[in-house]
Amino acid sequence: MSSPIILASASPRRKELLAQINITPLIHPVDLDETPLPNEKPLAYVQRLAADKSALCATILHSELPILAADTVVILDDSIMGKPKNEADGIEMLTRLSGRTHQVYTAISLRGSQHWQAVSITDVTFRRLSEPEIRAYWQTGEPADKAGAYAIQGLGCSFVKSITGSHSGVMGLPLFETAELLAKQGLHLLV
Ligand SMILES: Cc1cn([C@H]2C[C@H](O)[C@@H](COP(=O)(O)OP(=O)(O)OP(=O)(O)O)O2)c(=O)[nH]c1=O
Repeated sequence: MSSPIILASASPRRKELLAQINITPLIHPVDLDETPLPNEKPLAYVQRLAADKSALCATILHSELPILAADTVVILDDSIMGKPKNEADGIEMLTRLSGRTHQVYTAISLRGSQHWQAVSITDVTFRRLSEPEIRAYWQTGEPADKAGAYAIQGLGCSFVKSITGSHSGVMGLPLFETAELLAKQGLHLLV
């Protein structure tokens, strides 16, 4: 399927994941303020951001094509970890994740003939990480643009003892849920 949809995202992972299901979207990233609202719960936050990204893209483009957007956060003890602001922030995130189980929430929003949404929630358990290891991992550059300061698809996989849920969801676009929403819009992957 060539360009049947617009992907409102700058994430190379989301583009690669769509390629896995044979979709080559048009890419149109949008820039939003990602500050949580006062007392906003993680689930409400991630759904709001995905919906706002597709809505902003629709407002800018006025396109006939369906628009897909997503948002991914790491949740530990009810607190939201987005992308690290700097080295100290990234190191603190990885130190908190060490030896514990966290959740990765990815919300998706598809605006076509209607607005459809879905959320994928995955449990990820990290082994214990040493301080030198965390510092060396930060230096690789991999954590800088990833929620929770790690990439399951990269070197970060060596921290992951177990995962229950969606691997593609942790990477930023849950493909099972994405295929379901695309089918609702009449875009079937096979038949
Ligand atoms: C936990 C985890 C996150 N990530 C990435 C997915 C997302 O790109 C990023 C979370 O940031 P997001 O704000 O969800 O997305 P983004 O800023 O990268 O892209 P856009 O808003 O334009 O769509 O973290 C991984 O690649 N691997 C992982 O293991």
